[in-house]
Amino acid sequence: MKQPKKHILKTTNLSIGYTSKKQVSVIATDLSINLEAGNLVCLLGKNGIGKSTLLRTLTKVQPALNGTVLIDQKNLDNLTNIELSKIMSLVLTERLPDSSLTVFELVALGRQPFTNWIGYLTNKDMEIIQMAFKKTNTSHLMNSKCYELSDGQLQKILIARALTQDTPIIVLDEPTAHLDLHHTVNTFSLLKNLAAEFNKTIIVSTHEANLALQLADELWLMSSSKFISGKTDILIENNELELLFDSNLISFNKALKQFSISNSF
Ligand SMILES: Nc1ncnc2c1ncn2[C@@H]1O[C@H](COP(=O)(O)OP(=O)(O)OP(=O)(O)O)[C@@H](O)[C@H]1O
Repeated sequence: MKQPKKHILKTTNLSIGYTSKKQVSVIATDLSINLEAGNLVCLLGKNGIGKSTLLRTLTKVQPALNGTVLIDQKNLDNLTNIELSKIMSLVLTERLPDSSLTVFELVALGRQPFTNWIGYLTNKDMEIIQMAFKKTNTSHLMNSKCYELSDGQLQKILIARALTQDTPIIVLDEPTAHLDLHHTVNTFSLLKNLAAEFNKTIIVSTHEANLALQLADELWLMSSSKFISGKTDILIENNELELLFDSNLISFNKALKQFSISNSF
């Protein structure tokens, strides 16, 4: 009998935003997520809508304003950083602080949650590191200094580092922001493959809506009026994609499952 899939991420009454001494800025409320393991999820929404804020909240980089996040049935608030680093890896787009680390050293740092206090790499660690370089097609960069990398190369190296962390969940904030079309498609197909073949749960924020529609098992759609999460085909069927953009400018073609410039433009 087929086993029911496990829910790896669940939120209840989640509100996200920022608190300062003067005020609370609420970015989104009532975010309801119920995600099964082994899915590629794309988080879509306009600039400034709150995608990074949501990803930072789900990865405990910033606190939720309200509500709960369960990761693998454990409350995120109760997980220590070391416990969390064995469950989730995070790929951000910001440039790294200046350092003379080599690419190999940066990628090897992904093993940190598993190595002993002097960071000794076992044969198994080395195998995982080599595999991460191979999967991301970046072995030729291994001996370069990190500061020598282009933005696109750095992006791939940060994905390689997340792969060496070997976590069941990988969260990526706009991982293809600096990549050309070839490398964008290549990155998405790598992420799809990691979800399908290795049962990893991959959560990606992106502006590549048409690619997301073709590849994502699940979409999270953020707009100023609501947040919807669900299977890509069901959201398409229920005409939910239209909420993403102003229809005078960009319309959704249900038959093609793609966005295109509106005729009225
Ligand atoms: N540290 C902060 N303090 C207060 N408000 C912030 C902070 N960081 C971001 N914001 C605000 O939160 C809102 C959501 O920003 P966020 O970066 O999450 O959007 P986004 O959907 O990821 O945007 P983009 O697609 O442009 O990257 C924006 O209005 C932004 O100005």
